[in-house]
This record gives sequence, C-alpha cells and structure tokens, in this order.
Amino acid sequence: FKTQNQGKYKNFPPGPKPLPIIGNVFSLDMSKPHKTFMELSKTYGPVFSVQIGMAKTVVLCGYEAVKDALINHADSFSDRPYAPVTEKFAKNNGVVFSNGENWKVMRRFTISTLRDYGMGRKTIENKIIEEAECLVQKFKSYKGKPFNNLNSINAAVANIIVAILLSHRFDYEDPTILKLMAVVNENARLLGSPWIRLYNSFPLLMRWLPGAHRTVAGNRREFQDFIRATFTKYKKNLDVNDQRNLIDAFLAKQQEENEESTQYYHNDNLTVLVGDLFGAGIETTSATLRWGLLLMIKYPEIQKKVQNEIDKVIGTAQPLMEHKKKMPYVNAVIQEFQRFGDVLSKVTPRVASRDTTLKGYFIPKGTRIIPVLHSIHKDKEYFEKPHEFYPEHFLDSQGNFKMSETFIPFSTGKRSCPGENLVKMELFLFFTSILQNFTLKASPGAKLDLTPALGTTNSPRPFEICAISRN
Ligand code: HEM
Repeated sequence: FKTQNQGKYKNFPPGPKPLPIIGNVFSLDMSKPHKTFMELSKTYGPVFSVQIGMAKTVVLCGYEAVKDALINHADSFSDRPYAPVTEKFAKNNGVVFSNGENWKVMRRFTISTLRDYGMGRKTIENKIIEEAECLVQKFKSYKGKPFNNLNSINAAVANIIVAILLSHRFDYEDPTILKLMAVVNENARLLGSPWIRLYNSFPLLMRWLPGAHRTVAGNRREFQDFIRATFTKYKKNLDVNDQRNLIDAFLAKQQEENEESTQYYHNDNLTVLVGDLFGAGIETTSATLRWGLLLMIKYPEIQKKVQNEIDKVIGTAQPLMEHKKKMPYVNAVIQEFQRFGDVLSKVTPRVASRDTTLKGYFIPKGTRIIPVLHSIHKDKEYFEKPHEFYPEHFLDSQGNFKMSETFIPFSTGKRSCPGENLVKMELFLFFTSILQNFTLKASPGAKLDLTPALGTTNSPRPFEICAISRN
C-alpha cells in the first residue's frame, strides 16, 4: 500500500504505510510529533513523507536537508500552507500565516519597525534594562523564599513587546496583562494539542463538535477585541510627525491613503499583525529564559562560572549590550540553554509553492513541509553531547566563544524569525541581571524535571526557585 503520492509520483519521498482517510495520524505522537519524526527518519532517511489526515506532508530532518530546502530552494518553500485553524482568523492578514504580496509588505514593515522601535536604537536596550530592574525587584520581594517565576517572566517579556507596540508598561499584577497572557498561553498550549491537529486534518467533521478549536477561536476573539479597542484609542491621538511605536507607524502608513495603504495598511492587517507579534514573541522568549533559570539551578557549578564572568566583566555596574562580546562563557551558556531547551522543535509549517526536486525526491506543488529543528540541535554529528546541557558546545579549547552554523533556533532563509536580534538582547540582559543579583536554588525537596511540558513550544514544567540575594 502506498500513499496517494507515492503511487502517483515515482520519486515521492518514502514513508510509513498510511490508513485510508486518516493516514498516519494514529501512529504519530500527536503531542510531540518531532519524537515520531526522529524515529521515522532512522528508517526512511532525512526526507520522508507522512500522511496527516488527507494532507500530504514531507518531513525534513538533519541540517543538510533543512538547509537545502530553506536556503537553496527558498523560492519553492517559503509559503505557509492552508490550515483551517489559522485561516479562520488570519485570512491572509498579518505576517506569520500570510503569503504573497501581503506577507512581503507586512514582513518588511515588521522588520523595519522592530529596527526603529526595537533594535537599532538605544531606546529598546534601555527599555529591557528598565524591565530587568523591575524583574530583579520582583525576585527580591520573595526574600529568598520559593516562588513560581512563570507569571513574572511572562509579564516582563510581554512588556517588551507591549513597549514596541504601544509604548506602554504593565505592572506584573495588572489584570489586563494577566488576562492577555492567560489567553496567549492557553492558545499556545492548545495549538499543539492532538485535538487541534485533528481539527486541521478533518475540519468539516469536527467543526460541529465542541472542543479546543472553539476555545482557541474564543481566545482569539477576546484578544482581537482588546487590540481593536486599543488602536482605536491610538488613532485619536496620532501625530504622524511623532510616531511613538509600531501601532503609530502602521496608522501613519494608513493615513498616506495611497494604493499600498488601502490595499495593505488596513485594520484587519493591523489586528492580525499585532496578534502575531504577541503570539510569536512571548511564550517562546519566556520559555527560553525559564530553561536558563532551571538549568542554572540544576547545575550550580555552571551558575557559579556564569556569576564569575559577570563579576569580572560587569561587576556591580548595569549589564549592557556592550558587555556581551567580552563574555564568551555567558554567550555559550545562553546558546546552550536555547539549544537544550529546543523551544520550537519544528519550523512553522511551509508548503511547496511549485513542483520541486529536493535531495533527489520529487515534491509536488501543495505538499506541506515540516523542517525539524530538533533533529539538528540534537544531532551528535554537530553537538558532542546532544542530550546534555554542555556549554562547551559553543566554546573552543581556549575558552573562546565558538559560533556554530548548525545552531538555527530562529530557522533560516527568507522566512526566518524577524525577532532574532530582539530576543538575543532580551536573553542577555535579563539573564545577566538576574544572576548578577541572585544565586538561584531549587525550592527544598523539589525534583527538577527536565522533560518539557506539553504544548506547541517545549517549555519547562512549572518549577519553583529561591532567589538568594548576592549583595
Ligand atoms: C526565543 C524566542 C524565539 C524563537 C526561538 C523564535 C523562533 C522562530 C521560528 C523558528 C520561526 C519560524 C520561521 C520559519 O518559518 O522559518 C519564527 C517566526 C516568526 N517569529 Fe520568532 N522566535 C522567537 C521570538 C520572537 C519574537 C520576540 C518575535 C517578535 C518580536 C518573533 C516574531 C516572529 C514572526 C513575526 C515570525 C513569522 C515570520 C514570517 O512568517 O515571515 N519571534 N520564530
């Protein structure tokens, strides 16, 4: 028995035998599909096929196959596929799930405004520094007693996006930010659930059933209502000569009233774009930072070395981006907790926008493509101890920081993460500020579990820390 495509095309990538209609759905670990993909690639090689419901899907494992698709064949594999759960709210608006000219315009706008309000200027560094100080004060308030850091880390990271979007800061206990975070986090968890994967495969069948797809839709409506209410407020006070944030920049484009502004800078695009930046930027960055804290508790000797380097290079001064290049060990630790945490084990799905031959296999237009980052970051060919936390992966024998071409947590190519530079700034400034001020310890008797929680992102399971003041 062959899949529809294996039968139809001579060189379609091989894969396990699918059942009629449901395909391979029940042989996949639907909560963490990358685990099944790793197993299958042992049998079928780096480019193989699975059938998820009716969707023909090609999975790419290993650096060579992923790079070949995302860089060498960027023109064929840069679109996102149709998926019922995203189509319903995005309708080709925003940046994460749109294609064609709309994606190009929104991506260009996102990158340039993140640069203006988020990266190039010194101001965002100052924003992160201010926020890091608030986070340190929050940690201090527990006076060394155990606490769960989830809400404060989420809110600190969210505040950076909020600053770029709205020039605003929420207090960590502010009900608005707590509500927004709850909605965004619940959706991040549900979007990775087996139920949503089934909904994407069999939308007509499941549309009428209650379940997670309805919760996701309700959360999105709630979130979008908040955004609409907020930018309506901003529109009233807009001064095009003094644009303060991303929403102002968008509304200023809207007021140009030329062809581009009416076609692309409309309210639906703004609502979805703002939702995209919240959805793509908070859970991922927060989970990465929390991996860092958890791993410092688990490996106190590594934590000590981090603190030694902070004390030597920064001392008691304010951590700044200019310190980063003088801190090889801290840089290696940050990249290593990003690699180990494996927050996004797969690139957001792509689709073949035309017939293409990849690594000798024929991939017809319309095939879904899943590049598996986990397969790269846990490959012992590139990382000596792939399943251990080992900062030496990014250090040479002299202790200098060592870049690695095969470290691509932000993906690569035309559609790679536009938040990369912002994230690097946040990870460095938040992480060094915390460890400059505290020694982190596990709460007494806690079992430190390094297996990730369920959900689209691999985030750490909830854990408590004690932040013991160092001064
Ligand atoms: C640790 C944190 C983060 C990680 C690991 C991460 C990783 C990724 C990855 C793997 C993709 C898919 C790229 C592809 O299809 O090739 C992506 C897309 C994206 N990310 Fe991030 N990201 C992070 C934080 C952020 C932040 C803070 C922002 C916003 C300020 C952001 C905005 C986006 C957007 C808008 C896209 C869609 C790009 C497109 O489709 O053109 N991300 N990210």
